[in-house]
Amino acid sequence: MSQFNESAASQIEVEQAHVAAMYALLDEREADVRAELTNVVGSSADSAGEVYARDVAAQRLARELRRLEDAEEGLVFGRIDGADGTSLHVGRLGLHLADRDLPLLVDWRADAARSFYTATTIHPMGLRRRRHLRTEKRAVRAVSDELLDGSAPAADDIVGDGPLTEALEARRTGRMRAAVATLQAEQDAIVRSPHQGVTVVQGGPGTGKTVVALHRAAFVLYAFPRIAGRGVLVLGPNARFLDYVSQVLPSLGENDVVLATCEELAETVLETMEPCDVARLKGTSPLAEALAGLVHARQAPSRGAFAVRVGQEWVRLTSTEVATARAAAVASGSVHNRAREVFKEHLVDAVAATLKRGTIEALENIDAEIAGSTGLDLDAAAAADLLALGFDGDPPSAAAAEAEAFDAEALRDNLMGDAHVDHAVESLWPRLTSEAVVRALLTEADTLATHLPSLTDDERLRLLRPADAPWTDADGPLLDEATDLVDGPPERTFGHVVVDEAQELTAMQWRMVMRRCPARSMTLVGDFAQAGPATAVGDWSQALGPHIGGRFALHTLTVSYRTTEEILATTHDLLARIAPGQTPSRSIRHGDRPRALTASPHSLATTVTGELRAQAAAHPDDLLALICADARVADMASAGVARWARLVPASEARGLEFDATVVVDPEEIATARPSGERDLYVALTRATKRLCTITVDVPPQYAS
Ligand SMILES: Nc1ncnc2c1ncn2[C@@H]1O[C@H](COP(=O)(O)OP(=O)(O)OP(=O)(O)O)[C@@H](O)[C@H]1O
Repeated sequence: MSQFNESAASQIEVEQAHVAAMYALLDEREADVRAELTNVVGSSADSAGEVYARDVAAQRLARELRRLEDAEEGLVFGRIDGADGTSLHVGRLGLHLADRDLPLLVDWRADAARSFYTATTIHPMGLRRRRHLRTEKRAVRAVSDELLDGSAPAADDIVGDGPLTEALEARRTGRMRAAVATLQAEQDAIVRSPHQGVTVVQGGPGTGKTVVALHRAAFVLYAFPRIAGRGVLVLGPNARFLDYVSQVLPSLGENDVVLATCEELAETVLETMEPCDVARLKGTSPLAEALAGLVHARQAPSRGAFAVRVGQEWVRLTSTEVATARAAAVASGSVHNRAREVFKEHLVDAVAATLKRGTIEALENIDAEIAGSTGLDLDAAAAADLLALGFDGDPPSAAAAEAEAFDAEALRDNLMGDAHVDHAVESLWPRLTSEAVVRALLTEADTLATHLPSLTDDERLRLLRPADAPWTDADGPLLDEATDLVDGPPERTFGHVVVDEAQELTAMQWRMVMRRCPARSMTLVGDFAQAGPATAVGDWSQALGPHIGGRFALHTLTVSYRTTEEILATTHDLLARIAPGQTPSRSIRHGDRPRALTASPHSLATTVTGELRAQAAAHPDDLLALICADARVADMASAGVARWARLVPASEARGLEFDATVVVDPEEIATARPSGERDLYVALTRATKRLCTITVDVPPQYAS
């Protein structure tokens, strides 16, 4: 055994002893929590309050148990040794021994762990050595040291291949892994930022935006308990992407994060996908104004009077009385359906007042009629009777007494519950559902013209749909907007929202997201060079300005950890076209030069399968993907590519990563939809090792 290997083996042994002690403590904690949970669940609870308290305690313990269990894999991954001889182990969570001041293991998010991520040889931050530990199950397999203070390596310093290189060389599995052991300084600065408002992270493909976003979510949960208490939402572009990132937060011990797509936030089932041009239109902010205008137009706009049958009688209110009720409802500032109640209450008050006036008048008329026909003054007669009985003073008039007996409260309650009254109110201020509002806007050409005057005739025509058409993905934000207008904001909101591939969000989707994050604490990551067809803006100020003005902190990541320098180089011209002025990222990876094959339409299937078969044979453990235009997916599937590769439509490739990719017919991807060249840029930058493009060479006589 060489000197180096001997030292490494002895350091592995040293670390194994530490790590074993930490797992023993983890086991102990788990056993304690499990026992406590069993106790709590088995305890008796007599009152509803006690049952509630017991359930809350049980949930808290179950969560804690899950957090401890999830830390099992890679519990300890680092160690920092100070120049003063102190040392600290860094891991997925903190572990403390009752009788020791220093923790046995410090949580990676704690301040004490910061130097593990940020110390450099130029700024060693008091550290002499940073050590990475690679573990498998509970066994330490390797250690690797960096010396930061310029001191010479001693026998127990194992200075070898960097752990980042090792992490990046690891085979892809189709699921993203946490990068907690190797977060780089520029990433760590964003993850750990004390800024609690909106943080925006941009950067080219593979610069670690998703890594930063997810670790940031974990940091927020750890460091900002007030925000964490209100929940964290992570939004991704599609289910495939969410599946890809689904393991990262649980592996960081965070299980209470909600992962969703924008479509899932809408509470209606969205059955189909909208064509790109219509989706883009439906995503623009004039649609929000149109929906607000349409709802407003349903709020007693006419100056008409109001008539309702109460019992045998018709009661009529003047247009002034209706206008007063309307003004009170609008002034309440409530959303449509709640303001309708205010409107109705005011109308009912007016109806009750009219009825009361009518009753008094009727009684006075009766008194007058009796006096006219009999010469009897009923009031005077009543007064004489009362005097004879020993009462003095003026008796109330019969009509006034009747009016006093008039139970205004009961009448008002009756009228509020009266079907005729509600029906009459409905004609002036109808109860609305979000579906009815959106349908009303999109199914009538006249309504579209009234409420979307800024659109061209052709654009309005494209929005028009039959009343029974199924809801599309682009209708989701419209329905959400309408719900906000008629019933108010969503009940479920979050303390912090992370949006990945945030360049994809339309103005209407941003409104939907903002509604769910009243405190405006967010981490938004994306790259406008990778924007899809619905995106109508080109930078963050345009996207966020309408919602938060300029109040966001912008960071740019510059190093690609995925795409090799050789692959990135082939995309430079394309990048200059789709994002003029954007500096290409530099990569820390190097690999083979991308291969470019050509096939005729007839030989394409054979060329593709031949290439995939060859790659699978040469690199049997690698994760291989074939990316093609969406319209070609069915063809590729029937050519049997799934035997060797994941088949990914170009429209769904954003955010994903593979060891190797075969991109079929780049020209077709570039022209398939309005964002085609950006889709192609995404497709070409998914591989960590090898890229092969297969161009379909149409013979000149068939070329258009
Ligand atoms: N500090 C790190 N340590 C280990 N791996 C890292 C680190 N940073 C990034 N990576 C890896 O680099 C790859 C790309 O990262 P990520 O997907 O976060 O990039 P991205 O900027 O979101 O890419 P895209 O724009 O294509 O969506 C992933 O495999 C990720 O695990």
